[in-house]
Amino acid sequence: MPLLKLGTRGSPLAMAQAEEARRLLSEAHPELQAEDAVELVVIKTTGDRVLDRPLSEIGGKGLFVKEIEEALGDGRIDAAVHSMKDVPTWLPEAYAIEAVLPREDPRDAFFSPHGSSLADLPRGARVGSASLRRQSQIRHARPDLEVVNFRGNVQSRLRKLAEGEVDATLLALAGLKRLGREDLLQAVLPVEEMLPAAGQGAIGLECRSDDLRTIEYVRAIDDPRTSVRVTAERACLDVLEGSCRTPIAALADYTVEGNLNLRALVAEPDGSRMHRSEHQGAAADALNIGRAVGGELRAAAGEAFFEALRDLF
Ligand SMILES: NCc1[nH]cc(CCC(=O)O)c1CC(=O)O
Repeated sequence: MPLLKLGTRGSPLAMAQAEEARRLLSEAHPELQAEDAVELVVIKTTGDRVLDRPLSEIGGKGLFVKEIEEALGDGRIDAAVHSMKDVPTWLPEAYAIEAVLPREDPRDAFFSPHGSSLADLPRGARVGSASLRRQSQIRHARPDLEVVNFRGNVQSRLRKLAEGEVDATLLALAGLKRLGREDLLQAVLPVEEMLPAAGQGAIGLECRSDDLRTIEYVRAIDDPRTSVRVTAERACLDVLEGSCRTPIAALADYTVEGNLNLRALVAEPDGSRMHRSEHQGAAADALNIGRAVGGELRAAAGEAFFEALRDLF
């Protein structure tokens, strides 16, 4: 009998993240060290099932989390392991993220036979990405590039690139590292060029709010430094009513003085206009820093921008 059942998607990346959660849990709790103490339960989500359409078309936020939350609700699992960037900012009251694991590098990696950044691409080159956040930043930096919707796992996206279907593509560096495929890494984009999604590179554990036994297990592996950064990023996203499927980017970092610095942007999907904001403050004010940056971006972009976003879903 397992002491703890962790729910996860079945993709290679999701499995690697769940294994990481299991490893940290067994390090933190002697009774979870036995081989069968923590069971991984694979759950298929809408995002895994529908592979032939852009994510933004299938609709709704939380494409990758709904079915997992249902399993949490009916007790098939005790905790769900998520990529924090796929977790909607609004969770049902019965559930909460109780731990965020130490963050992997949040930046995006760049792959192309033409060079190591967008600037190296020839005029009119084709860039494959399914993410509105990446698409809009690419279009803003290089209006001449053709951005094509491009889905699939790491291997299949790199294969399409090798076959010449596109001239370049972008992937989360964290995914590549967690899959143990850093050997494939070509170049990392500086955040000034490609700001990551809120929560990118962070893994979160979602529990039932009334399940104190699981919450106690899980809180022991929370990484407060990552938690604070992700709190600020998600507070910003929340004000902007955003998800990882909206053209919104947010990244919080610690300054050398130990302050929290949050950078974020919202972009028109066609890349025509982009608004940026940056605030700094004490780590204890993460939530307020996120709200301040989100509020500023909301005012700068204007309500029409958000109405257009709502129509996307
Ligand atoms: N949207 C899918 C998704 N969700 C999390 C990651 C990568 C891992 C992470 O950001 O933590 C990816 C793939 C990608 O964006 O390339």
